[in-house]
Amino acid sequence: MLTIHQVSKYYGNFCALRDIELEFENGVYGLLAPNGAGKTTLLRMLVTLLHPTSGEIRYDGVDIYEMDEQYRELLGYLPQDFGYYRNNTPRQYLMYLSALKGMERKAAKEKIDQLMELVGLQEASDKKMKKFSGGMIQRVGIAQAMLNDPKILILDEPTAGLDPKERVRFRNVLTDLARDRIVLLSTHIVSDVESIANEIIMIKDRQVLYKDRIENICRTIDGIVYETEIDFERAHDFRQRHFSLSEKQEGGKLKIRFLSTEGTLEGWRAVKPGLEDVFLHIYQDEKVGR
Ligand SMILES: Nc1ncnc2c1ncn2[C@@H]1O[C@H](COP(=O)(O)OP(=O)(O)OP(=O)(O)O)[C@@H](O)[C@H]1O
Repeated sequence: MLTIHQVSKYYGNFCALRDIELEFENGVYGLLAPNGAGKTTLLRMLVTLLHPTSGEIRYDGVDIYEMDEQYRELLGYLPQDFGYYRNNTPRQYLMYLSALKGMERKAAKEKIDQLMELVGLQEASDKKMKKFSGGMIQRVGIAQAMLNDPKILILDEPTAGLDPKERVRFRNVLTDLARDRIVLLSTHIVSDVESIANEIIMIKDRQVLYKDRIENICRTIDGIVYETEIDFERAHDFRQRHFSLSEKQEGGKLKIRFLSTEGTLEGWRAVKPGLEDVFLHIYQDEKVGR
């Protein structure tokens, strides 16, 4: 088990994260917050690239900085921008990395074959990466993070730049991997974690606001999410009074999904909150990068 206890991180006087308490067991965890909330900072501490200003991070009870190399052997990391050589094929690139990691050549070859299959790149494994789509590159990124068969897989905004089909493919790969390891991915896109994460972690005001299953997080705003149809002329006033979550035109009217704590008015339907609603509710005062 990976535990974060009382961890704070300051950049000079600026507090990026405060008193973080988290525990991770095998499964997929989605770290969901707007840009700038501190996701990368948290992940970089978990991969030992940054040191907490205070507090401790332990793996099975042992401080990860004391474990040092032994801990890094358990880690797979996909940073926001991972460096690769455009003229390399995935196989060349992974062979190179496996040599850096000190893997034996034959074992590395076998592992790379397995990984290419896992991420669905068998046919492209000998093609130059400069021809690859964003999704294919991300899959190479996962493969490189999996080279050492990590017990902890950390992915920073891994779905950026993927098209819808690639997202589905990506989710399936992660669900498979999470059966026997901790998978932690950060994102500011709700739909990327909604269907795969066992638990969602939300950071607000530098602290952990939620770490819970999606249904429990959604329950926190039960009874304040509504839908109704209004005339377009009323839209401006309506938005002044109620926080609009989503809107679409339907049959000459505006169908609006919104938050209200005023009780149900005529023509309003209370609806079941989704994770997107919670996200918008929590970060409604912040500039949300979506
Ligand atoms: N090296 C640094 N020095 C000073 N401030 C920093 C440094 N790195 C990050 N910050 C600040 O700390 C806060 C959290 O940054 P962080 O990159 O962790 O956020 P994030 O949630 O990962 O956002 P993004 O997805 O945009 O990277 C931001 O306000 C950022 O400006």
